[in-house]
This record gives sequence, C-alpha cells and structure tokens, in this order.
Amino acid sequence: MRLTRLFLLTTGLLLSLVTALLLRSVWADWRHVDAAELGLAAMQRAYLDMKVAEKASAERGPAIPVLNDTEPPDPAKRARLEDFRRNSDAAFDQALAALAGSTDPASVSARAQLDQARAELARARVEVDRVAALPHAERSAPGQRITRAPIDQMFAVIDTVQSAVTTQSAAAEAVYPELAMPLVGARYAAELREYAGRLGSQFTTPLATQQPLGHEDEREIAVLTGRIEQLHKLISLQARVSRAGAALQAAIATMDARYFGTDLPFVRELTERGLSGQPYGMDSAAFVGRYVPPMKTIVELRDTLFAAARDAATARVAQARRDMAINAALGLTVLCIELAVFLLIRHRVLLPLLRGTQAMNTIMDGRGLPSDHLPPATRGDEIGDMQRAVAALRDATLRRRTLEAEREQLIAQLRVASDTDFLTGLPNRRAFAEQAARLLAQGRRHGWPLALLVFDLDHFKRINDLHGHPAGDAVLRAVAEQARGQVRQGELLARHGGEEFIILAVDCAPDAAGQLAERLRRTLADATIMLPGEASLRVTASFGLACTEARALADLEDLYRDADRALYRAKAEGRDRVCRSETLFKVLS
Ligand SMILES: Nc1nc2c(ncn2[C@@H]2O[C@H](COP(=O)(O)OP(=O)(O)OP(=O)(O)O)[C@@H](O)[C@H]2O)c(=O)[nH]1
Repeated sequence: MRLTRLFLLTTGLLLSLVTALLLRSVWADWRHVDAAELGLAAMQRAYLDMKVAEKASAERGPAIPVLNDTEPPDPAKRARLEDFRRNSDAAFDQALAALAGSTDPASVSARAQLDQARAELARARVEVDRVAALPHAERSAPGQRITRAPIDQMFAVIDTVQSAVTTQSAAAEAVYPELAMPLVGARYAAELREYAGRLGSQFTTPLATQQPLGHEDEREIAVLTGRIEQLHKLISLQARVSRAGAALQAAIATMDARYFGTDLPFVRELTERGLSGQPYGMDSAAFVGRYVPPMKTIVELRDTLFAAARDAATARVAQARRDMAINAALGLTVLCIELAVFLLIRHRVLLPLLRGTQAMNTIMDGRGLPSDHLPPATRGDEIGDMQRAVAALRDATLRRRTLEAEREQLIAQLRVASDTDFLTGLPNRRAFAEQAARLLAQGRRHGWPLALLVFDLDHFKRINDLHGHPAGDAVLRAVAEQARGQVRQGELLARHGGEEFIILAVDCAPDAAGQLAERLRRTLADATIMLPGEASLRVTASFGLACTEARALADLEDLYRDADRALYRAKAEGRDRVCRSETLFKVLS
C-alpha cells in the first residue's frame, strides 16, 4: 500500500475513533444533565403540589365558620372563604401548568391525581355550600355531625394531593437518592402541617357552638395527635441521622418550641376541658388566632427542607453541565490536536517526500529538471537533507546534460569540419560521396534523370606560379563563391580536390544540365577575381558533363569516369568549354 494512502487511512481511522469517543462522552454527559434537570423539575413540581395541599388545607379554616354561621349569614365569612378558594384554585392552576407537556410516567400520574383532587374539591365545595344554606337549627342540633361531612370530603382532597406529592417526590429521589432525606423530610413536614390543621378543625365547630367534645371527637383527636407525634419523631430522627445543617436545625427548634412546645399543650388542655364539659373560655375565632400562627413554623420547616434539596439539585445540574462542557472542550481539543498533527505531518513530511520522489522520478526519466517544484532546502531536519540531496542530484544532472549538449555540439562541429573543405567552405570529396549516394538513392526511387558536372580551372598552376599560393587560394575561394551562386535546390556542389569542382544535379534532364554547365562556365569566365593587394585576374574553367537515368546506375563511379573523360576532352580541345559524355547521351536519347 502507498504511504500516502496508508497515512490517510490511519488518520481517518483515528479521527473517526476520537470523534466517536467524543460523541459518546458528550451523549452520556447530556443524558446525565437531562436526568438531573428532569429530577430538579420533578422536585419543583412536588413543591407546587405541596403548595396545593397547603392551600386546599387552609381552605377548611374559613369553610368551618361558614358552615356554623348563624342567620342571617355573615358576608365577611363568606368573602373570606371565597378568598381562600381562589388561593386554592391558583395553586392548582400553577401545579397543573407546571405539568403541561410533560410525558414522563410520574408527571402523567401526578396530573391524574391533581385532576382527581380538583374534582373532589369541587364536590366538597358544593357540599359546603349546600350544608351552609340549611337552616341554622338543623345544622346546630346537638349530636348532629352534619357540618362534618363537607370537611371530611375536604380531608379526602388533601390525601389525593399528597399522592401527587409522593409521586413527584419519588421521581426526584430516584435521580437524587442522596437528597432523599430533605425530600422525605419535606413530605413529612407537609403531612404534619395537614394533620395539625385537621387537629385544629376538630375544635372549630365545638368552639363555635360551645358544645363539649364527644367520644368520636376524643378518638379522632387521639388519632391525630398520635400521627402528629409520630411525624415529629420521624422528622427529628431524619435530621439527626443526616446531620442537618444549621438552617434546618434552627427551623426544627422553632417548630419544636412554637408548635410542639405551645400549640400541642394548649390543644391537650382544651381537649380535657371539652371532654369534662368545662367552658372553653374562648370562641372559635380566638382559638384560630392562637392555634394557627405557630403552624407556620411547620410550613417554614417544610420550605427549609425543600430549599436544601432544591439547592443541592441545582448545584448538581450546574455541575453536570460544567462536566459536559469540560468533556466536550477536552474532546474537541484532542480532535483539533489530532487534525493539526495530521496536517503538520502531511505538510512537513508527506508532501515534501512526495515532491522529492516526483522530482527524482522526473530527473531519472530524463523528462526535464524539476527546478520549479523544488522548495528551498532551508530545513535542518531529515526532510531538508532529502531536499538537499534532490537538489544536488538535479544540479549534477544539469551539469551532466550541459556537458552532453556541449559534446553533441562539438561532435556536430567536427562532423561539419570533417565534411567541409576548409578553404572554400564547400562540402569536400568525402561529404560529396556521402550526400551523392543519398541523392542517387532518391533519384532511383523517383526514376529521375541525373547529371554529373566536373569542372577544372584552366592553367591554375600558372596563377600559383605567377601570383603566389595565397592568390591561388583566393581564386579557389572566389570560384567556389561564383559556383555556389549558380546551383539550386537538388544540386550538390563540392570541391573534388585541387582546383577541380563537381556538381551532381538530380531530377535534371540533359538539356537543363547543359544549360547549367554553360551558365557556370560563362559566369566564371566573366568574373573578375580580386587578389590580395590591388591585383585582379580572370579565370576560365573546362567542364565535363555526363547524364543518365538514376535507375541505370549501380554507383556514381561510371558516371564520374564519363564526366572526367569529357573534361579531358574539353582540356584537349582548347579549354574554357563544356564537353558532354558521348556514350551516355546516346543512351538517354
Ligand atoms: N594555391 C593552390 N594551388 C593548388 C591547390 N591545390 C592544387 N593546387 C595547384 O594547382 C595546380 C594544378 O596544376 P595542373 O594539374 O598542372 O593543371 P593546370 O595548371 O591547371 O593546367 P590544366 O589543368 O591543364 O589547365 C598545381 O600547381 C597545384 O599545386 C590549392 O589548394 N591551392
């Protein structure tokens, strides 16, 4: 597997793993936060339900005077009852509103219990109003407990609301088992407040009517005080076991002093009077004015316990949120570091390695020199070493190629030099032989006619003798120049040796060849050649021409021999003329 692919795969795997771990951790934290928030919400709903119980319980207070009212009824008593009823309704509204939209089993169950309690309260109110509307004589007949029935119905309402409190409180305790003590304690306190209220209700009617207490009343008072003492002990025990804080201890001490230290002894004394038939020494309103205020200490204890639980749960929610934020931040940091390492390795190692490899491949393939792709090798690490090695390889290759190019150039120059006559610059005899062989092959392929023209300066020896060898050289250069001006494409001019020149013309018919020879002869004869110094002279040349079909020739030797013979004849016949090879012209014609 390629290194880049392996790296991508490994990094992708690592990133996926870290992301999965991060998501899992955040999800777990979120569940924790969610559970903590649900627990706190259940706790707060339990408190709202306690308030419902408190308000519905308080509604009994003004209901009893209305039930026992003389004729005509006192509108102030009625107005007070309506006020308390509105308070109860408001508490119900608030508790039910807090449950709106909640679909957890505890909330569904609590909503059903509250709805039931509200319906029970509505029925109890109808009963209160019905009984209150009866004639006073009928309601106040001795031994009649007609006014107790609506109050008993109201007791039942509180029992139903307490079930909703227990349901919500249990849901909160399931999330916060460590807060069971304050939550259960708050429930006990709410219950205690209810039983204290019921105990007070036992006296309102006898005091309103100034009737003694019966056996039924005695039994109920005994049950209620027993339950009140039991709840008192449970609360004290819980506070001791859980080593309650200063605020809670203070609330318990206040309740002990005011309710258990003052109210209960007062109730016991009143009970004894009521049972023994002694006058109570006070009316119903005076009793309420003395008995009810200390009951507030029970409500305060309930609120202190609830506040302790709510504060601890709020702190837990905040802690869970902090934990989630810290875990998410840590996870994200790890993810970012991993990404950064990935990019760093890719940028600092993998890509330079890749470029280095590509550069080396380019150098080795001979495709070119990767100077543009090579970053400056400024790094001091291993990648820098590699980049310097690649740069050195590139430089060495560059030097080698420059040397190779110079050598090629030199070889080309040598080749040109070896093929060129140094004096005239024309192809020499060897180069002529090579190029002529190629032209002959070409002529054969196309079936062209060929012409070979050989010409030799006349009496050249005299020029050397008269004007010196350098003058002879100048004449040779001038003749070469003149001849070069007369040849065209497809006509190969060369110095054949000494003062002899040769022209091979392909695709050249005998007539055209004759014209070329004649034209060249005249050109040379007409030209004035300047010699070194002020001197000048004229030269003539003799021409031997041989023509044939390219396909009729094995090589150029025969044709050359014929042309040379023709040249010999031209010399013999007086020079400065063109002689043609007889035999080959015959063949052609
Ligand atoms: N200056 C100079 N002379 C050369 C060169 N090559 C050959 N020669 C001379 O050319 C002369 C040729 O003389 P010959 O062969 O007798 O012919 P010619 O004097 O031209 O007489 P014909 O050919 O019969 O007209 C010799 O004197 C050679 O030395 C050269 O490169 N430079």
